[in-house]
Amino acid sequence: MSNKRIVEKDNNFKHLSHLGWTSYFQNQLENIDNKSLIPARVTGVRKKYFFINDGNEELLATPAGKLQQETSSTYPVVGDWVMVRQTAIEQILPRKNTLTRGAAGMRNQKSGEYREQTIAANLDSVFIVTGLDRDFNLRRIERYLTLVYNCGLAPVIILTKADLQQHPEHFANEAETIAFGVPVHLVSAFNDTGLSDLTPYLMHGRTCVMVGSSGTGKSTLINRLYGESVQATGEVSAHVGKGTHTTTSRDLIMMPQGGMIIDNPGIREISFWDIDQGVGSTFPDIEALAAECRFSNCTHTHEPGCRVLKAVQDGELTEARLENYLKMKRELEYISARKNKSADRVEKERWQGVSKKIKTINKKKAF
Ligand SMILES: Nc1nc2c(ncn2[C@@H]2O[C@H](COP(=O)(O)OP(=O)(O)OP(=O)(O)O)[C@@H](O)[C@H]2O)c(=O)[nH]1
Ligand SMILES: [Zn+2]
Repeated sequence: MSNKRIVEKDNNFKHLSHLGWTSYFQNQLENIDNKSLIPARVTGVRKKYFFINDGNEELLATPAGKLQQETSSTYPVVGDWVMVRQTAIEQILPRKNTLTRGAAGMRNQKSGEYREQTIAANLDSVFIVTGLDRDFNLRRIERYLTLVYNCGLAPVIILTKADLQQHPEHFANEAETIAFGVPVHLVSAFNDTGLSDLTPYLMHGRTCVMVGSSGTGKSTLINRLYGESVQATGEVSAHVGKGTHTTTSRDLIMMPQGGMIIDNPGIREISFWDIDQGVGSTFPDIEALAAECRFSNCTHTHEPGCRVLKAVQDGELTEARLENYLKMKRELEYISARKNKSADRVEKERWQGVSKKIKTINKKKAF
């Protein structure tokens, strides 16, 4: 047995465990033909290059030509595990999960399809960050929950800027009414309320990503959890006279707690892409009521014997929550139909291609 083989056999990359390397990724290595490539985690994405961490150091890397930039499924995102040769990224290891949303306004010119935007990959939790200033809105939190559940991920509701409210618990209680088991944490980066409650999500090898509107205090919270400034914040840049800073890039930050956190630019429009059990998981109360409706295909908008509408009448369920539920259900049905349509088109084009080939073959045969 050559030396090289012994090295490969013993190479289980344990030194990457603090970066989130698990047996899931280790097992993927069997399918990598080129045994000289080594795994590294993408810690930062810029226009033309990436930051990667190979367990020893952070390096600048460039993508190999074969990685296609057109879709997020073929191009690295922050949190990805990639196979590299020195500083060239050759391959993306299959992702355990991704946080993906519909890329609003990003129509694919050629086919008119809507596209997806993958925010980050290989995540353990998603912090839905809401500031207890003007940002607090239960309906928006429900939308984020649906997005996160649709991606098969674990949401955590974080209410920041608790210091701005005399009775911040009031907001936490309100959030609890729509949380259905999702943890709700009340924090302040200014007086350190609740910061230690977030430690469990940031332990050795764990990765979480922050989502929320711009200015909710995501970067400030990361800095407080980190213990010093690692992310530029609205306030910091105001001091240096450059106006309000908003986060524009996605970086995976190694935290002193042992895990990692991904900052994310503020999201203006929460559009969906993945369609899974998002609505059902976000609204278990409505789904349970719906099961008691007289008609199994009840739309819960006007039908006699609708248990959901009765709950609204009786004050068990707010109209605003029901409206949000119905709206998201409609949206997801629309997206699903649109996806099926474009899948049909792809299939049709494939068959057109095949029949063209057959015609050419037949022509050739005719000679
Ligand atoms: N009162 C109070 N203000 C806060 C707190 N956290 C952040 N802020 C302020 O909120 C503003 C926005 O904070 P950022 O951390 O830059 O917000 P962000 O969510 O990272 O914003 P984007 O990068 O645009 O997505 C700044 O002026 C912060 O000083 C807090 O706990 N309490
Ligand atoms: Zn009904």
